[in-house]
Amino acid sequence: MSHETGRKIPNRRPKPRHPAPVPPRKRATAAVNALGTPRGAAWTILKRLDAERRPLDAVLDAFFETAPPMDRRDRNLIHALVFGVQRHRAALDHVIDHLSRTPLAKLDPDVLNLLRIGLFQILHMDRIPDSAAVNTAVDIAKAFAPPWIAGFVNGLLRSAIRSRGKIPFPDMETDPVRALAKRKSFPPWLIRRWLKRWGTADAASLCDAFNRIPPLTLRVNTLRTTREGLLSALAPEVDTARPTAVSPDGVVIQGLGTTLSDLSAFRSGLFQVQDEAAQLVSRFLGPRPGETVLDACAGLGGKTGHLAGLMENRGQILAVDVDARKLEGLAAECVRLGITITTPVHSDLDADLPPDWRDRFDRILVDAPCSGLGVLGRNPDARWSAAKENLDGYRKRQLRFLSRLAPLVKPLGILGYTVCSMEPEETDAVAEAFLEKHPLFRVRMDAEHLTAGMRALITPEGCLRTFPHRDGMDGFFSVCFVRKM
Ligand SMILES: C[S@@+](CC[C@H](N)C(=O)[O-])C[C@H]1O[C@@H](n2cnc3c(N)ncnc32)[C@H](O)[C@@H]1O
Repeated sequence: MSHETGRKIPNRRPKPRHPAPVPPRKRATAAVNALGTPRGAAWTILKRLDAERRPLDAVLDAFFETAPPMDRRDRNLIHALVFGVQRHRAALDHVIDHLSRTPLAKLDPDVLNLLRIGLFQILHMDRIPDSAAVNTAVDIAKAFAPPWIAGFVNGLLRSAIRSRGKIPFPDMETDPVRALAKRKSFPPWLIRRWLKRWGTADAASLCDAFNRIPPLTLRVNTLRTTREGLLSALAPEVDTARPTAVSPDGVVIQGLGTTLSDLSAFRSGLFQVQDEAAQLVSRFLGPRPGETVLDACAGLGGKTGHLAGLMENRGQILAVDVDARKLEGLAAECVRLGITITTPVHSDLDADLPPDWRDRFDRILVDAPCSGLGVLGRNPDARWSAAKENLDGYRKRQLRFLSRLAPLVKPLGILGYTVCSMEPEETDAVAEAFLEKHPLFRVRMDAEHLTAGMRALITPEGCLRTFPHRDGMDGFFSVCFVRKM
């Protein structure tokens, strides 16, 4: 039994084929210290992720809040390990299952996570020597489990090194769902629906796009500088900074030598972090200076900041969210960015909204809560927590929010709907149902306010759709409804 979980641990011990060459006393100390290393931290975080069922980002934030100070390289390694394991989990499990005499389902979860971390380094991290991946996993095993478990971990990881690239995966021709689910590490239900919608080649390339580490993308704060100004300000502090391909406001950076919030460009409020697809949403809505705008699901204010920039900080933005802590973050962002036209409003869109909001807004943005299935590259853990059964619940709430907000739009005003999802339940189905229920609205088709690059992403039906594998950005859907009179 595992000390931690009481779950069964493998009942057979593969013999370690290559005894560790480190003297016993040194290794005993290493075992005690192992949990305080970046790999030990990664193992603790994965354990918490399983137990707490919260998004990985939230688990990481909570971990680092209470962890002792650590240098950037250690933090980066922890991030690489936990995100990498989530991104490649099914493929790692397939290899572990193949090599272990104990079936995967019967492995203790703590041992399984440790094997995943070790195997991920062996298969995906070129710069880490195999021996370091194995020895550190063995040390962690010694710190929480009986010695024979350390032997099991050692034996399995060493056979993974020997059989690298030789373990068979399900065949693409005969069983494409299982093959893609295991090779690319996605749940079969997602693969099944993507195969049906897009075919094998497109579904496979979507999986590959989601499995690439997404770039760090910033959006210039045009209230403080231009994109060129931001590029110059970043030049001394990052290896490369280049403009985004489609968004006129974006900058992609690589080789950040410090944490983002330590950049002087950050402290001076020259940018917000935002993926390119999310940047297109506010441009698509197209607010103008002097207008009255409702950002109905404002969150931490990623889109609020952009709307204020497009409005040249003139007019009024009410930023609503049900989460008071997010609104505190939004208010702090507005101060950092020099935005003065935003009022945070703590409110529940499912409760009564102020009567004087009726017919009041030139534009409303509904950046609705959704499955997040278009941002699996950034949140690789979400593929494992998402469930097909939840899509209908999202659809109903999205439609409900739109219906409640529709009466607040001025005649000829615009109601913008967006989700970071490409799934039909949350995109076309919501738009169609809204139009059917609200004949006073039609889809806005004009695109004069958009750049040529953005227009290329607008469908003949007037929707903005982005796809990670085709457009190199998150998967978003957006549509703007115009109130007729
Ligand atoms: C997709 S996120 C918004 C992201 C944000 N617009 C941005 O760009 O950073 C959806 C937001 O809807 C909020 N939300 C969920 N249910 C709500 C409700 N009943 N009323 C108001 N806001 C709600 C969530 O707290 C969350 O911040």
